[in-house]
Amino acid sequence: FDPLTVALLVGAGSTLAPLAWVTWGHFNERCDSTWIHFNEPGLRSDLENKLVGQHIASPIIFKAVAGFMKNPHPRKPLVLFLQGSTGTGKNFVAQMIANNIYKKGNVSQFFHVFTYQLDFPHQSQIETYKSQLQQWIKGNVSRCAHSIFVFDEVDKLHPGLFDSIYPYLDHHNQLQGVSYKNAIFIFLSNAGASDITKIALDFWQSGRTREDIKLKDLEKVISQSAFNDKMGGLWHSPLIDRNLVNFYVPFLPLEYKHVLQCVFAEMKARNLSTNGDIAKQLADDLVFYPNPMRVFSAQGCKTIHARLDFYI
Ligand SMILES: Nc1ncnc2c1ncn2[C@@H]1O[C@H](COP(=O)(O)OP(=O)(O)OP(=O)(O)O)[C@@H](O)[C@H]1O
Repeated sequence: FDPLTVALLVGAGSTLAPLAWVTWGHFNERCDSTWIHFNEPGLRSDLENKLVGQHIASPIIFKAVAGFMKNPHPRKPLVLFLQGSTGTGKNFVAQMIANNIYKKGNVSQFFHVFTYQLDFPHQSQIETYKSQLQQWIKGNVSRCAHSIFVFDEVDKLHPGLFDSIYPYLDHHNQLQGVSYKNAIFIFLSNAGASDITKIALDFWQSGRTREDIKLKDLEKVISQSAFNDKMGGLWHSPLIDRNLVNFYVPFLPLEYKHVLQCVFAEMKARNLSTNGDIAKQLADDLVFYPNPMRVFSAQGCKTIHARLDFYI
């Protein structure tokens, strides 16, 4: 190279070096405190300000996750079982947890979400799925102890799918050289939704406020419904039988006022001015049940993101 070319290359190199370093760091997320750091106030604030209508779930999730993350020597992985009807915030909360643990939030390579449609679609392949799941979890926890695994719609999964991973959820110091104690497992389920709704409706019909519903009013139905759901992935499951779940978290069905709050939140997220008429119109067009009272939104807040486009 002639001296001018060398000078240009050196100059370009020193200008681009910091950028290259940032980019390298971005794509090479590591399992260390630069990338994994629990943001306790952040989780509290997200649960209090972004999650609507879940006065029971919100404090349980906060205490469970904060207690676990602040404990330097947990005795077992944290296992959360979130139950409730569609669109009430179960996935939303799982993402909030990831957003307040990983610098890269819910796109972190240490945050794993499994859905039955994508990951376990064929009942006939159950034995293959079982061993793949076991290997996947073992491999990922070996790479990063602070991994999070979310299983969506476990009520639709094959009973027996989780047989291969139960030991990971228990109190073991190590299994084949791997410790699972710092991992978080989150199971999401619609099983039990009708029981939760029934209790919420009883409160509504007897004139008590929603906030009067306490965890103890729901505790019995939520653990039993998954266990007794013959079609579901946790039917007579050791997960429940052997008390591997740390916290059962009920999600209440959402009412009209919560749907409005979700619409406003969506408007804000899109930098739109919050328009009450549009929010009301959108909410009015949703399906509410049971007839004729129309108390709870059949889709919760799930379809609002997509529907808002038609109203603005
Ligand atoms: N309680 C809530 N508070 C605020 N927003 C909510 C709430 N529930 C749902 N949403 C909104 O609706 C979207 C879809 O909800 P989410 O995926 O969490 O529902 P889900 O309970 O996991 O449903 P499903 O059982 O069908 O998987 C969320 O991303 C969020 O924008």
